[in-house]
Amino acid sequence: MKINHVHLIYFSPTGTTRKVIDAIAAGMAAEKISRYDLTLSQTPQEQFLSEGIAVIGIPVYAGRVPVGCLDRLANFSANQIPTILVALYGNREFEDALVELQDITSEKGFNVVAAGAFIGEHSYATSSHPVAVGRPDANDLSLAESFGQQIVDKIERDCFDTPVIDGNHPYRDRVAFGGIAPETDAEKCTLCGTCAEVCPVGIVTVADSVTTQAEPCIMCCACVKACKMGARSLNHPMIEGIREFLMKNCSTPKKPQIYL
Ligand SMILES: Cc1cc2nc3c(=O)[nH]c(=O)nc-3n(C[C@H](O)[C@H](O)[C@H](O)COP(=O)(O)O)c2cc1C
Repeated sequence: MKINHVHLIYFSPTGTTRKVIDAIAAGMAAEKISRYDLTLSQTPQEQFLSEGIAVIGIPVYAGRVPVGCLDRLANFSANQIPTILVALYGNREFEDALVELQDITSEKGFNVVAAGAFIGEHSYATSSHPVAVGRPDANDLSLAESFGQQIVDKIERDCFDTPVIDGNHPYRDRVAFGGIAPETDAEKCTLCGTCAEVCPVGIVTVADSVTTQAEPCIMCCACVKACKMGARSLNHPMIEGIREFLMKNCSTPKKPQIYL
């Protein structure tokens, strides 16, 4: 089978998943690319993919697929097209995220032929707690690109078997989020509205000041990373505790894991 058309489907609040997906796509050198960025759209239209191959990517949240993108992914189904799964994690662990993504997508008619767990700057990284800052780096991206080439080789050999992917059933319990959200430093804020534009769940409003509804916040930190003035920050004691844990236990750079 020749690869002419690649569908890129991803949820990527801080952009690291997108970077890796793009590098894999570059390695595939397909003639046509269709892009479905699920990060902002609340309800993408139903899509049935009947030809080409799909690359589906998500960040890892507490060892699982983020709840915030489940509805968006559920709108996609396929006719057993070859599919590559990608999980981006912040140098702690990816745990059950890839097997969960495999279950979700297989049920919808995607035939998983390859998967990869890559490392991206942790959403909670700060200058004082630089967890996986700079990842995916040049090495990660070159590995992602060659992964793309290897996938092409596999599919062109008409080999469509599903590799064994690390992860457990039942999945680890979900961690309940809610009630914690980034704050705005009014002294630094210029009310430019970027935080509202990049929020995947649309909970930031900018008028005379910035308001954030804390309850539906998914703590993705898209607004924190996008704010050029450094006015947004997530400083809740629980998050500070996670930063300390990550610095102490997850500072040694991990390597991407490929399943082919
Ligand atoms: C709520 C939340 C939970 C996270 N849980 C994990 C985790 O379990 N393991 C890990 O290594 N990184 C974890 N991370 C970090 C993200 O997986 C990582 O920063 C990823 O690169 C973000 O992808 P994106 O840039 O596409 O948004 C978490 C981030 C958030 C916001």
